[in-house]
Amino acid sequence: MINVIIAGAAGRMGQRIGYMVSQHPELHYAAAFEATGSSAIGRDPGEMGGWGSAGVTIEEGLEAVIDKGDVIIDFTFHKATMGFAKIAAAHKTAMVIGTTGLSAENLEELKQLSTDFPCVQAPNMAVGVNVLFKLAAKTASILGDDYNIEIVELHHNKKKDAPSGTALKLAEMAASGVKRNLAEVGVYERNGIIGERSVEEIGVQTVRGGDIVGEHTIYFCGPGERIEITHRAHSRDNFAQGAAKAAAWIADKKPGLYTMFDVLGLQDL
Ligand SMILES: NC(=O)c1ccc[n+]([C@@H]2O[C@H](COP(=O)([O-])OP(=O)(O)OC[C@H]3O[C@@H](n4cnc5c(N)ncnc54)[C@H](O)[C@@H]3O)[C@@H](O)[C@H]2O)c1
Ligand SMILES: O=C(O)C1=N[C@H](C(=O)O)CCC1
Repeated sequence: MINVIIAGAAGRMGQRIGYMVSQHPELHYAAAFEATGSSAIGRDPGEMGGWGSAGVTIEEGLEAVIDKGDVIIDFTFHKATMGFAKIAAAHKTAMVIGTTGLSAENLEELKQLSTDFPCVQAPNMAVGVNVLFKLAAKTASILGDDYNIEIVELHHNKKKDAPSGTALKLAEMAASGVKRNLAEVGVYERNGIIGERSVEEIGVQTVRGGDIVGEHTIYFCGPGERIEITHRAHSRDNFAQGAAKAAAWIADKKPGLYTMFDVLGLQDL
């Protein structure tokens, strides 16, 4: 069995990942931890999540549990994630990172650290979203400059980062399809007398409200018609299943930085 450590085990994602790990035939829920001072420390994450006993109690910090597992699954907060990656690299423990809000500098540092440990990093671990990423690149490359690309994402009112990591990746995939650099053409805000839209820009807009789990639409708006492709998450379980799948996949891989395209075999599509 592959021993899994769950970071942020009391969080919205941490709780559902715990359940999916407990149900996975190759995975064992070996340890859980939370941030210093969390009221969840000492509690059983399964009982907290309402699915029975996980057989572990939530401990304080990664250092307390690092020797108990083969893979760390991290869905926490970007600042914490980078600290965990350094510890995982030093211990050569595999990692699955679903946390979003990582900066370009964070991703570059992760790439360098991953020469010492195997790591899957992806802003969205649902199968459907990873297919959407591929569709975005392909559709953009077919339609070209006649069709304006816009993305709208909707999430719950507790989400801390904007735009979502998924929306940014979707924009990056669409930009690659039309051979543009997202850093040059991404537009994240419009207000006032902004003038006509340029052909090149790729708009990314954010909606936050209520308990929306996650919704992403990419628009290709052309002359006389438009295509809209939408992914709607009905619950957090598809993300959590993807994280469990990634943990089982990464356990025996060589050091390096991988994505869900590698896990799901979508790399060459
Ligand atoms: N990749 C995906 O498929 C995917 C899907 C959903 C959410 N996410 C991302 O996962 C992250 C978490 O989302 P959430 O809704 O579960 O948030 P959340 O706030 O409910 O949970 C985060 C948990 O991490 C814990 N945490 C924070 N700092 C910590 C530290 N230093 N040590 C240990 N634990 C710490 C918090 O206490 C909390 O319990 C976000 O970045 C979100 O965007 C990714
Ligand atoms: O609930 C969240 O937070 C989510 N975050 C990810 C993102 O930023 O793309 C994935 C969807 C849910």
